[in-house]
Amino acid sequence: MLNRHARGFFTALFSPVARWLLKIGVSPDAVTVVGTLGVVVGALVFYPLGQLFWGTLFITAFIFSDVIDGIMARMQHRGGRWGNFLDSTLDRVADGALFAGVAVWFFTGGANPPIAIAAVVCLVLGMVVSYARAKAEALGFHANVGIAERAERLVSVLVVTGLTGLGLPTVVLFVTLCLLATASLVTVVQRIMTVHRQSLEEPDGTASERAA
Ligand SMILES: CCCCCCCC/C=C\CCCCCCCC(=O)OC[C@H](COP(=O)(O)OP(=O)(O)OC[C@H]1O[C@@H](n2ccc(N)nc2=O)[C@H](O)[C@@H]1O)OC(=O)CCCCCCC/C=C\CCCCCCCC
Ligand SMILES: O=P([O-])([O-])O[C@@H]1[C@@H](O)[C@H](O)[C@@H](O)[C@H](O)[C@@H]1O
Ligand SMILES: [Mg+2]
Ligand SMILES: [Mg+2]
Repeated sequence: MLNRHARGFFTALFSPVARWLLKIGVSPDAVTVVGTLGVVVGALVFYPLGQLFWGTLFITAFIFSDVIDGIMARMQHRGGRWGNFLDSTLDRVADGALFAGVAVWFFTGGANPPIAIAAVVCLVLGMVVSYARAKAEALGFHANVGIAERAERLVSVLVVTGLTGLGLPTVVLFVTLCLLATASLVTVVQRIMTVHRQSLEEPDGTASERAA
């Protein structure tokens, strides 16, 4: 949902940066890779050290690369299958690192296994949400539906984790992660149902012909 409603705003916000990066010879792929590395460092270095606030700021500085790389590609009138693949694949790396970093801290120094377990559940369900869409699209269906797409998952965990680093009671993060896990599960069901509905509308054979 955020993706659709906020895309215009963030495109306008980051287009000058995208244009400048292209001007100095940076490629969209480089932005995708460096942005992912930045998120991974923030999540797997700062968070396990208990630096939830500074880690969130560090991650946030890099996570918007996922917006910028596409803007750059469109400015170059690119946007091919390779970029699509790289962007989506590295999104999973960033998402996995983010929730893993939260889990590591709360399994260790943060001494709060319920939060750590909730973070792992969110990690797994988030991957299933994205895989369902990828598999659907590979079979000629669409499945970019659901109440917990990537932007929603990222905003919710980053804002609350960041605020937890500023002293917000940890129970808020636990409740947030439980709600996010529930929303992610609902999104998986939504995507399964939307693909099932399409499969009933398009008898087997047509979708596989398109996917072939
Ligand atoms: C005070 C306490 C600390 C709190 C600090 C602040 C916390 C953090 C707050 C917010 C940060 C979270 C932001 C989440 C970012 C979301 C990233 C995301 O999901 O982006 C989604 C899209 C981009 O999607 P995608 O990658 O699919 O599209 P692209 O445009 O990249 O196109 C892909 C195609 O491009 C081609 N291509 C790509 C790459 C490549 N290398 N080559 C290519 O060719 C190819 O064809 C690809 O197919 O982004 C959007 O859609 C924009 C919407 C993003 C939504 C952001 C939501 C943030 C909103 C509010 C934040 C609230 C903060 C409040 C803080 C208050 C704290 C109390
Ligand atoms: O919202 P979601 O389906 O979990 O995840 C999305 C992927 O399905 C999509 O392939 C990618 O381009 C988006 O950037 C986002 O990562
Ligand atoms: Mg992107
Ligand atoms: Mg992406």
